Amino acid sequence: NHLKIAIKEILLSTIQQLSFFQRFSDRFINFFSPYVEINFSEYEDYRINHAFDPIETYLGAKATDKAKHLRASQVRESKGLVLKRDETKVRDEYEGIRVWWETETDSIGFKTLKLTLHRRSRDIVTESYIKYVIEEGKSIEAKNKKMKLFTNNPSSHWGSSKTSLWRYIDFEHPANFETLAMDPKKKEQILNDLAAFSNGKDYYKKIGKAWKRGYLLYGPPGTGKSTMIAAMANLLNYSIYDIELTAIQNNSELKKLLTATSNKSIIVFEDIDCSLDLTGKRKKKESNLMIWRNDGEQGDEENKSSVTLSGLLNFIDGIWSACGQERIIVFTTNHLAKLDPALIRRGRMDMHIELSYCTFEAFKSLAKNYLDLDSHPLFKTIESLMKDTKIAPADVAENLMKKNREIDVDGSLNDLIQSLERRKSLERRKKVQRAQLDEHNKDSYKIVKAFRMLF
Ligand SMILES: Nc1ncnc2c1ncn2[C@@H]1O[C@H](COP(=O)(O)OP(=O)(O)OP(=O)(O)O)[C@@H](O)[C@H]1O
Ligand SMILES: [Mg+2]
Repeated sequence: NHLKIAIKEILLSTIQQLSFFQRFSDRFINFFSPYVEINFSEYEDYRINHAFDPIETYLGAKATDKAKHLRASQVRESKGLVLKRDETKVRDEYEGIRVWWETETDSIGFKTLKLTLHRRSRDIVTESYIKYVIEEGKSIEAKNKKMKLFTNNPSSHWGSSKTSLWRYIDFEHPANFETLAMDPKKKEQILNDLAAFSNGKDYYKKIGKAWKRGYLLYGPPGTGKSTMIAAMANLLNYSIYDIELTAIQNNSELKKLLTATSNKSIIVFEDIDCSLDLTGKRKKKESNLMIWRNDGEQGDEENKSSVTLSGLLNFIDGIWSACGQERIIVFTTNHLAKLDPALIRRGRMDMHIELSYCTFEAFKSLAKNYLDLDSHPLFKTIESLMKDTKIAPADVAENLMKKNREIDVDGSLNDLIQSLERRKSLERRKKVQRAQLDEHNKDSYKIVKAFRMLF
């Protein structure tokens, strides 16, 4: 037994000495080693390390052309395959320096990204390379991100988490600016504006303004307002937050909803003229410009189930600037004249975009999209009919839609011509009726005047 205990003690002390030597040799090597190591763990002190995901994305996308093991995924049905490197080691170069990345996974599955660099490149790595990697990773994430279409839940369903405020579906709308029929000059102007906005990070920072932009889309029904919002989202790869004002009880709920939206998004208030009926309420209560609920209910004084215009404006000008960046806000309306000037004054909405009835130019682009047609003898008739008839692009599109998936050019164009002629005769009849009514009113006025003079 004594011998056993003695052997155990000798073994223990040998192990201790060995580990001491190991530690000493590690330090010795580290001291003389020209390499430095920086670790990025997935979790740091039980909290998510926000640098981890973008770096992993960056490394994943890095050198896919050279890597031998690849992983493929398709994040959106409409998009192509995304290829990623599926190897644990990557070598990277940046401004003439060379670094090495290695992924390590611990026993419970948490990952750490180990960056090894030469001691002399330490400054450049810590000051600019890491920042560059994170930014690049974020922009790759944004490009591949699945777009979402959010709608607000009724406030009675809200829980304590931010996610309970909104429900969403994947956004897979095919709309794009190429197929959107409108004046080409106006379209180009909008595209330039959107491009300047999305690349304007430094500019907005320089001028000290929040990175946001407001668009007011107005025009009759079926002229492409909603389609344009979808096209904007597809162009910029932004998610859409479609705000249903009728489901919100008051300003603080609106504030809560809006602060829970994410960056790179379009916040949409559709048919703002229906949600906003300022005139009636304002007469009653000058100081508080109310937005009426869609159902026309004002609610009793205690239970104010309404959002005020000032609440909305505060958000656009004030709170908005403080919370979040890179957001587009869009209002749509069928009746520009009905909106309060405070809402649409310049500076609040950066761009007013009118979407109007179909012009012949717009028709030509629809004909190209729907029928693959550049010209046709019937175009002349259509052009002259369109000059004095109002028709929404949605109605033109309906006539040009392929019937039974067979392209019947003549049939479709004749359908459109008939529809235009019907509208033309209807408009003419209405004009005659209006003229008759005016004449009748004039006569009645004359009679009343004569009576007044008599008595
Ligand atoms: N300018 C356009 N170019 C191409 N297609 C259009 C255009 N305008 C309308 N359409 C077609 O008509 C349909 C309806 O258009 P959309 O919903 O965008 O109209 P809207 O202006 O939002 O109408 P509303 O005022 O009723 O909301 C769309 O699905 C689209 O296919
Ligand atoms: Mg619409």
